[in-house]
Amino acid sequence: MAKILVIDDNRDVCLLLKRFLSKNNFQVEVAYTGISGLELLKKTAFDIVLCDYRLPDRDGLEMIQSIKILRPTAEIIIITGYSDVKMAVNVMKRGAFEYVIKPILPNEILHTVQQALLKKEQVIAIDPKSTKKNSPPKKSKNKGLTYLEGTGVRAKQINKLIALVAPTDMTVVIEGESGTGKEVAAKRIHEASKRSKQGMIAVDCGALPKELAGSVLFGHLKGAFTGALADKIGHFEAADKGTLFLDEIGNLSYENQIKLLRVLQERKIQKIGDTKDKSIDVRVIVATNENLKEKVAKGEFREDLFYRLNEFNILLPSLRERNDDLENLCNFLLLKACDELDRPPIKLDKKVMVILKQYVWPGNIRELKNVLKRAALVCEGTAITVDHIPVEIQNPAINLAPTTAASNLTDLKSVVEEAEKKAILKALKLTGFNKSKTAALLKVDRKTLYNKIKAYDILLPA
Ligand SMILES: Nc1ncnc2c1ncn2[C@@H]1O[C@H](COP(=O)(O)OP(=O)(O)OP(=O)(O)O)[C@@H](O)[C@H]1O
Repeated sequence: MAKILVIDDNRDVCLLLKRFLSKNNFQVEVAYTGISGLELLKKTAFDIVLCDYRLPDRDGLEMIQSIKILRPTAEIIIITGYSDVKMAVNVMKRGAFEYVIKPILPNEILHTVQQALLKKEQVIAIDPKSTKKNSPPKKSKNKGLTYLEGTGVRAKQINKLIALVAPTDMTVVIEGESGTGKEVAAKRIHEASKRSKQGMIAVDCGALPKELAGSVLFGHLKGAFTGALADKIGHFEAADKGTLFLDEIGNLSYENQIKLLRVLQERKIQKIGDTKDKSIDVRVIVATNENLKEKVAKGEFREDLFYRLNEFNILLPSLRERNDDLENLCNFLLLKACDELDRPPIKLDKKVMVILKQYVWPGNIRELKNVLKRAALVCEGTAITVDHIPVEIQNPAINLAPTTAASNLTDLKSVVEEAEKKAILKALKLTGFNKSKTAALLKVDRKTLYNKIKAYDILLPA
C-alpha cells in the first residue's frame, strides 16, 4: 500500500485528504507544519508528499529541498493558490512532480497521485535490485497520441528541427521556459531515432541532491560511501544503447559537469568506488530553462561542456508565442483530460476560448493542461463555460503575470502590442477599472483606450 504524507496547516484540508485517500487504499499521515512533516519523513519512507506551498514555518521551495535530501525517491505534489502560480512553475524546476491549485478537488489529487506513482514505478524499473530491470515504461490506458505536433508557424519550425536531428546521434540542447514541452520534444527525438527500441531515461538534474548526483548518474559499488549498501547502476548505464535525457542541466554541480564532459568525450563511465571504466553507447539530450550561455559567462557552467553539448540547439517558444496553436492544443488536451477522467468528451464554449487566448500562460502548456483537466473535473454538463475557469485567468488584471523575455517575441509589432496590453491592464488595475482615470494615467483619450481594450480583447469586470 503506497504511503502518502499530507503537509498543510489547514486541518480541514488534512482531514479531508486523509479520509478521501484512505478510502482509496492509501496509507496516509498528516502534519500541520513543515518541521513536523520533515520529522515524519525521517521515520517513514513515504512514496508521495502532498505539501502546501505556504506553510507557517517553511515555504514550498525550502520544503522540496529538504524532502529531496531526506527521501530522494519521494514524489512531491505542491498545493498552491492561483496567485502563486508563477512560483508553482518554480517548484517544478526544483523537482516537484506536479502542482495542484486550490480549492482542492479530491479527484484531481487522486489522479495526480496515481500519475506520480506511475512515474515512481518507471524509475524503480531501472533499479538493479528490481526484477523489472529496463522494462519498458507502462502505457497509460490512453492509447492515442500523447502530444500534439501543432500546425502553427512556430510549431512547424520545431517539427522540422526535430525531424532533422532525430535520425542523427547528435547531442541536443533544448531550451525553453518551464512547461513549454522540452521533455515532450526530447521524447519525440528519441522516438524518431534509431534508438527508439531501447528506452529513453529522463533525469531531472534539478531534483538531484548534489551529494547523490554522481551515484545516480554513474552508479556506485557497494561500500563506496556510507549508505552504499549494494552495487547500483547509474542512469547512464541503464540508458545504454538508448537515450538519456538530462533535464535542468544548468543545475548540475561543477564536479558532475566535469564527469559528464568526460563521459561525452570518452564514451566511458566509471562508477563511484570503481577503478575500471565501462564503455557506454548513449545519446544525450539536455534541457534547460535558463540561458546556458549566460551561465557560462558567469562561470557557473563549464564552457567546454556547453560547446560539447550544444551540437544542435532547439529553442521552444512559450505558449503566448504560439497563439495560433492554442485552440488545437486546447481541443487536444481537453480530449485527453476527458479520456483520463473516464468521461465522455466535452467542448469548450467559444467565450472560454477568447479568455484563454488573452491570458499570458506563465506556466505554458503544463498550466493550460492543468486548467483544462480541472475544468473537465468540475464541469457537469457537455461544455466548459467561463465558470469552470479560474477567475485569475478570466481576468488577468487580477493576477497580472508579466511576460518574460520580450526578446523571445517574433516581431516588433507583437512586442509593442504585448507591452501596450500589459500597460493597459496594469493601469486598469491601478485605477480600479475606471476607464477615464485609466485613459488619463496613460495619457490617451477615452476613445483610444476603448479601441485598444477592444482590439486586445481585454475583459473588464461586469
Ligand atoms: N505538444 C504537446 N502536446 C500535448 N501536451 C504537451 C505538449 N507539450 C507539452 N505538453 C504537456 O505539457 C506538460 C509539460 O511538458 P514538459 O514536461 O515536456 O515541459 P518542460 O518544458 O520539460 O517543463 P519543465 O521545464 O518544467 O521540465 C506535460 O504534461 C506535457 O505532457
